[in-house]
Amino acid sequence: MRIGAIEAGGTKFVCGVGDEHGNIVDRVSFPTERPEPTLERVIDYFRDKKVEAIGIGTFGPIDIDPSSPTYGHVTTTPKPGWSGFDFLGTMKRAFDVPFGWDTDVNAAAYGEAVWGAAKGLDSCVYYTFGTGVGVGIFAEGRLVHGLLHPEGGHVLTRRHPDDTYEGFCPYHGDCLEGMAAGPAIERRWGVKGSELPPDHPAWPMEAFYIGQALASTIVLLSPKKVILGGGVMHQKQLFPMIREEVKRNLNGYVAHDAILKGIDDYIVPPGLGDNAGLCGALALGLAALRVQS
Ligand SMILES: Nc1ncnc2c1ncn2[C@@H]1O[C@H](COP(=O)(O)OP(=O)(O)OP(=O)(O)O)[C@@H](O)[C@H]1O
Ligand SMILES: [Zn+2]
Repeated sequence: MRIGAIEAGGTKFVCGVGDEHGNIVDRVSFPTERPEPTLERVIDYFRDKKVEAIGIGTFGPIDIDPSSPTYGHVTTTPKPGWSGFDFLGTMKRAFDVPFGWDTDVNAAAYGEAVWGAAKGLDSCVYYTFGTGVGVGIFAEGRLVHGLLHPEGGHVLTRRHPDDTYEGFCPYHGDCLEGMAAGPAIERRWGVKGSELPPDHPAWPMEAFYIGQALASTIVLLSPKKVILGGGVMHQKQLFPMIREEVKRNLNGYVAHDAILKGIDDYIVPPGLGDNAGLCGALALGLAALRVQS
């Protein structure tokens, strides 16, 4: 079986072909430009690939309501040319196959539930801490949508008592994204996160923000696994700090062994590693094919 997968990011696009077991057999990647030239490269890539379906996990916000006249469009992004662009429609006009369509983080959550760290579970939450903060939610065996789609990067946070940084979110200032995405670290400390040593005070402060967001997510959604990905999470020393912050915030209230005894196996990096996004898109494509047939 050959399924197409598109991981559409704000900085780069990754396209690939995979099978029903989650194996990626071919992939390309190129920078995200304006929508028309970018999609031209995507369409060129898939032209001779003979895929039976295509899954798209994309940056957003996007319209995922099938009854909406703008279903399949990118909605309000500041990225030049993309606001209002009919992403899914452009792809459908080029390929007569079933399409899966969801946010990049919902796709990653789904991929992790099918093949990764949450394999076999009927719920998980996937966070990415990168240029922004995104949250994908898989609950009771399906991806969560709603009015639009979850935007858990913008939950409000309690400030760290020693933090004077104002936050960079243009809408909320010091929401989670404003305080904990990669650019917040860089602006707060004056250097990129990748250049800060593992014992720098940036990391306990980062864990403070991530830990409180996760504690809120755990009481709200009760996910069976919490998966943390994105560039910032390449700092592996964050994981134990975040787990401690979660325990401190919950303070014994969620009395489940997953948290009390097994938190190292509960808050984890993506099982699919840096393939989480592309495998997620692959899983969406596969699901679209199954719905149709
Ligand atoms: N090793 C690292 N340590 C700390 N921060 C890092 C590291 N690698 C990347 N980052 C930060 O992560 C951000 C980039 O995130 P990522 O690599 O996930 O790419 P992205 O796809 O552009 O992000 P997004 O998913 O939000 O669109 C930058 O702000 C960068 O400084
Ligand atoms: Zn915000």
